[in-house]
Formats: sequence, structure tokens, C-alpha cells
Amino acid sequence: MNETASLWTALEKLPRPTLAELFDAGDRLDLLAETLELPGGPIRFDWSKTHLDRPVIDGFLRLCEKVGLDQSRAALFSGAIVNVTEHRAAGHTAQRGEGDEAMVEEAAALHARTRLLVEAIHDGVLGEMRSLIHIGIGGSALGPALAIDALARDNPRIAVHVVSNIDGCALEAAFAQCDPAHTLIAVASKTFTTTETLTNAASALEWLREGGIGDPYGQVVALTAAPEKAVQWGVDETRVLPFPEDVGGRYSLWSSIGFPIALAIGWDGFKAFLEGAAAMDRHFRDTEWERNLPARAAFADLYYAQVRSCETRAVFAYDERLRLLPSYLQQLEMESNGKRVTADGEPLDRPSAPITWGGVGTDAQHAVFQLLHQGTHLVPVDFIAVTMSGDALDPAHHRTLLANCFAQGAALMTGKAGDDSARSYPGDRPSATILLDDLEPATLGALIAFHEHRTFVSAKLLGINPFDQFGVELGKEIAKAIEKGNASFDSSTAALLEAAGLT
Ligand SMILES: O=P(O)(O)OC[C@H]1O[C@](O)(CO)[C@@H](O)[C@@H]1O
Repeated sequence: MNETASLWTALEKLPRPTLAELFDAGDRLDLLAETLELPGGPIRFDWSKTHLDRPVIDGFLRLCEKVGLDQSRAALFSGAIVNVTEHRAAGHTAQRGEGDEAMVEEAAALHARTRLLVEAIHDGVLGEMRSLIHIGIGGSALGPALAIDALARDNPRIAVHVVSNIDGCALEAAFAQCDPAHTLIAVASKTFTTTETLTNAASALEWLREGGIGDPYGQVVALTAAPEKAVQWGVDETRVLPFPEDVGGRYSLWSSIGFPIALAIGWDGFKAFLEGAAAMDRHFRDTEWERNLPARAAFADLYYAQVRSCETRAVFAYDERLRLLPSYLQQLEMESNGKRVTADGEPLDRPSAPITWGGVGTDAQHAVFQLLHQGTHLVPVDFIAVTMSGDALDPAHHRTLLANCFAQGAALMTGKAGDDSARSYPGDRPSATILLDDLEPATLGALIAFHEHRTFVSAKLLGINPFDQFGVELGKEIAKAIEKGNASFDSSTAALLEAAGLT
């Protein structure tokens, strides 16, 4: 057995005290709950209701040392080639001002260009623009959709409709809310080759034309790492906002892909969003692993997935404004770490990332929490809540929302004996709670960056490259072959094609 494998085995062999025993044994808050002061307000990270304890943390610290996590973190921030399969650096921290100097300078120059266009649009240089249809998919859509839904619910500077699905119903729903004369189209695609995005973009151009716009390209902005392709497609160079190739799709909302966020909340808000993320970068870069919050979260994630065989982890946003966070995190975590080989191309000899799923509190309580409390699966849960309410209604709404959030964590942990087994709750079920004081651009930025670094630590402790995503390619190839009608298929697929009239 190699040394890394024996460190995992050592973790598996550690005693497994219950949460109740852990709380009886010592000060859990001192060990595992911390409030980070950040631009935009504090965020409390409480991992005390997980099974992390001194021996488990020490086991992970030994693993960090063995895999060279210090060096991996330094490489991430230095602009070294950390995405080894694609021979690229990972440039997302540079986008918010942390990392290699040349990369940070390049990012600042590109942001200056984005800012000019955003402010020109706000000043009416392109006419009276009231809406933006933002067309993109995956990392080119999920981040903007989350940030805009979280931060620009009331009085956005410009109303943004994010469309990703190639199903025309999605684009039609956006058209129904917009007037072609007052609508911009953003085509967001890192590669500028994605079928869904280019098909939707072509239909959006047609919609502008049919709406009487003589020069529809005059209302199109492109956000891409392949600017030459956008120009070739017809977008005027002055409205192409490039970003560097080394910024991964699911890490790209900090780049020009964030254009719709800036358009909705204003440039100062977008800048604060970047600054909040940069503050989390500094915490991650400068804090020893023992008290490093993204690393601590990764230790818990790995402990449950690897040692306790949990196949999923759930995230519940106890704030309507963060309802899109679970789907954002699904791409971040599953596209980054859902891999069966290591960065060296060797088979991974243990489970990869668990399945991330979740929903919004309190809705999820009345739908899926039965399984969390009494099902046979052990599911580690993250609760994310905000102390300051986002609504202007009777404060009873928010009080009850928060009370429910904290009640769920307590109930999962303590359980309760009932009159019979159907009415009993076993308890000892783990959860972590992230409590933002306020939901501001800066705190949202920090929250997202926290999850990026958490994912990075998990990847490195497993030996995975979190920055590629070859797993999505095969399905795309087959879909293209189906469209071209030049491939033969198994009998099931062939019958489905025939039934749907695709042959
Ligand atoms: O921005 P693009 O190049 O259109 O790609 C969109 C998404 O497609 C993926 O490549 C997966 O198919 C994601 O990683 C990416 O975020």
C-alpha cells in the first residue's frame, strides 16, 4: 500500500464518536466554528455539527502534507500549469486581483474594457436599453443567473433574462418579456462553438430582425475567450469582451462572463463582488490548513464521501435569493471532481466527488427532508442562511425562516426517541451552517470563492485535476452524429430516433 493510501486507511480506522459524544467531550465551537470578517459583512462558518474531531483533522493534515497541498495552492496562485491535461494555468483568482502579476494586469485591462461598455450602455450610448437576453450555458450561464437572482431582484439597472436551454420554449419565454427595440443580446460562450448557445443566438438575431431592427448585430455583445470566432460570427469587435483561455467555464463569472451582472447591479457592485471573492482568496492562500475554512469544509466532504461512504451531499439555501446556489454548486463540484482518473491519468482508487444536490428552505423540508431525518442514507447537509432579511414584509417571515433552518440542523443531530420506531429519529446526522450577516455583492463573491477553493482542496487530496471536463464530450459528439444522420446506433436508440421522427 502506498503512503497516501495508508493515510486514508488510518482515517478509516479512527474511532467514530457520535455528535452527541463529541459535543460532550469538548468545545466544538472553538474547534470548528469561525466568523470571517469580510468586505460586505461577516460570514459565520459552523462545522461543529459534523464528525470532524481532533484525530480526523490531524489525519487530513497529514494527508495535506503527503500530497503537497502547500505547493498545489502556491501553484494555483502563481499561474503555474495546474490544469495539466489542457496545459493551462487556472486564472479565476487573477480575475479578482489575486495571483500572478501579469495575469492580474491582463484581467484588469479586460475588466476596464467591460466597464467602459457597461457604463456606455447605462448612459444610453446604444439607445434606451431596458433588457438584456443573456444567452449561454453551463458556466456561461449558471454564475450570472445566480448572482443576478441574488443581487438584482429589486430595481435592476437593466432587466436580465438568462437563457441556456436549446429548447425554444426557454428563449420564447424571454422574448415574451422584452421589446426588440430596447433589448440587448449577450452571447456568452468561452469557446464560441457551443451548439445550444449559437442556435439560441441565431434565433435571437432573427427575433430582432422580425422586430424591425435593421442592424440586429448592433445590439449584440459577445463574451468569450475566442474573440476571433465571435467577430467571424458577426459581432462588431468593439462589443466583443474577451477573457483569457485559462479561466475555466465554471470559474468564469469573474471575467467578462460577469458582464450581465455588472449591467444589472452596476459596475461598483460588480467590483465589490470581485473584492469579496479576493478576500476569500487571501484567507485561503494565507491561512494554515488547520484553520483554513475552505480546507476544513473539504475535509468534512472527504470524510463523509471516503470514510463514511456517503454518495451524496446536500445544500439547502434558507434564502429565496440563493435558490440557484445548489444548481451552481452542482456544476462547480460535479464537473470539477466527478472523475475516475487522477491528474496523472491513473485510475482513481477511491470514490470521486459525491453527488451534489439540494434545494431551498423551507420548501425542501416539506418534500425531501423525510429521507434526511429517517432514511437509510447518511447525507451530510449544508445550510446557508442570511441574518438580514431580503424582504420588506412582517419580520415574522424571516424569523420563522431562520428558526426552521437552525431547527433542522439541531433535529438532524440530536434526533429523538419516539413511541414506536416509525416515530423515532436516529439523530447523529451531520450538517454545516454558513450564516451570512447580509447578502451583498461582496459576501456573495466570498461565498462562491469559498466553494471554489473547497472544491480545489478536495481535488488535490484525491489527486484529481479539477479544471478539465472531458466527460461531457462524448454525448455532444453523438448528438452531432444524430443530427447529421450519419451514424448507426444500438436498437434502443435507433427505435427512439424513429419514434421521434429523427431518422
Ligand atoms: O462557454 P461554452 O464554451 O459555451 O461552454 C459552456 C459549458 O459547456 C461545458 O464545456 C460542458 O459541456 C462547460 O464546462 C461550460 O461551462
